[in-house]
Amino acid sequence: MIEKTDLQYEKTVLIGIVTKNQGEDKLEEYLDELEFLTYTAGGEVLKRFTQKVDMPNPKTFIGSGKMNDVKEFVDEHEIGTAIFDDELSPAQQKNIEKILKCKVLDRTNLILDIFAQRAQTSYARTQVELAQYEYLLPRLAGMWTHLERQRGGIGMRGPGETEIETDRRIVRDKIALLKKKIEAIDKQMEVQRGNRGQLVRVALVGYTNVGKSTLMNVISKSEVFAENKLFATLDTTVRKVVIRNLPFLLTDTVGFIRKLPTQLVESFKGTLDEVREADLLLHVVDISHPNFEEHIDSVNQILDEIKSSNKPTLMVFNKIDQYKPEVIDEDDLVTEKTTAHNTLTDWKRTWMNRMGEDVLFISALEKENIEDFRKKVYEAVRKIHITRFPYNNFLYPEYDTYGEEQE
Ligand SMILES: Nc1nc2c(ncn2[C@@H]2O[C@H](COP(=O)(O)OP(=O)(O)OP(=O)(O)O)[C@@H](O)[C@H]2O)c(=O)[nH]1
Repeated sequence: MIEKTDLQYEKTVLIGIVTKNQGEDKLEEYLDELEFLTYTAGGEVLKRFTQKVDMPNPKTFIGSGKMNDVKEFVDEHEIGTAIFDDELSPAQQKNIEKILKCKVLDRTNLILDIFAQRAQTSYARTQVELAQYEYLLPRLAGMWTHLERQRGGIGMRGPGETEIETDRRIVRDKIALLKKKIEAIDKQMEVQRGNRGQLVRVALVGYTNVGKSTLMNVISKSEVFAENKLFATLDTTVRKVVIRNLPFLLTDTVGFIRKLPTQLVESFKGTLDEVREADLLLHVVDISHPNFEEHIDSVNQILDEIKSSNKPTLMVFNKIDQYKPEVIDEDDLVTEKTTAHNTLTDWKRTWMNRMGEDVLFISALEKENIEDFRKKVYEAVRKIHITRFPYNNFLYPEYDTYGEEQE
């Protein structure tokens, strides 16, 4: 296992850029998320640095003036880690490290680190390890390899290159080995999935921290780990759930995030198979988050990547207990530019226009509208069941609709 970046109690600064055509308030929101990621990894953010640029500096990502400001702060406050909100090239990372003389991480690095901390099972650990090595491979030449350190960092040519090549080969071999290990586990899991019989499969999907595990607990009355940190769930949990007399399988999956490192999507393919093979998706959204629409887009993008975007889907807007209507600017009121989505009813109308009845507004924590939720899930599962077994729907004869249960 690659050594984890230990951010515990480490003082950290965040650095983000915004290009001319992006809004600066968006950047603050992105950095809020990066700060939450840093907190999840165990770091404490002392300051954020932002810069508006035409394009990132190819050598140091941010301009030299801003870099000086960062350097000054890093020295003065003995900062251990500088975290960039975007992926840095191996050369940029090395150059910045030389200037700041502290650990320099990018967003991918940080997410990989959190995944490494959170992986519970040997399968999850293997998947993260693979992603870490794939991230490491193109960066080897830019890193302080053991030989380079021995030679005090002088010279990268001649024998140094050979050494790096050896390191590369070791990493490549390791990657091949991990891939084999994962393939073997994937095969086992495929068999297990096949053995689960013909029950309808439902998967909870959504951005990280939206409340998927909490909802899983509410609906299946099981105890799935839920925590106000990102990526509490890395391993897939599958539970058999029975609503009324209708059994189905419910899966809680790893949370998605904006710019999820491609290495992770790649190595978590097996885990994401649960989503790919699901008959119904419950796309959970945290409606109290200011960026929730963007989160929906990120999730849809990943669903697209894993060819799962055309499945029957219920949109479940969670955390309605925390939803705060947007404050309307009085000037906007005068010019009638008021936002069309100020209340939950507005949002409901918009989403029902887009998706018909497949939209729900709930609070998993406060158990608001949970009965509605169960009813919608019941009806959606029943519909799939009937389509799948057209001659066998006598299995659940007593329910034409959810409301007609007979005791
Ligand atoms: N206010 C409020 N908080 C909620 C609600 N549902 C979940 N939470 C909280 O949101 C946090 C994240 O919940 P989880 O269930 O772990 O979220 P998740 O989507 O499984 O998270 P990942 O594992 O990161 O993907 C926890 O602190 C929950 O208590 C809700 O309806 N209202």
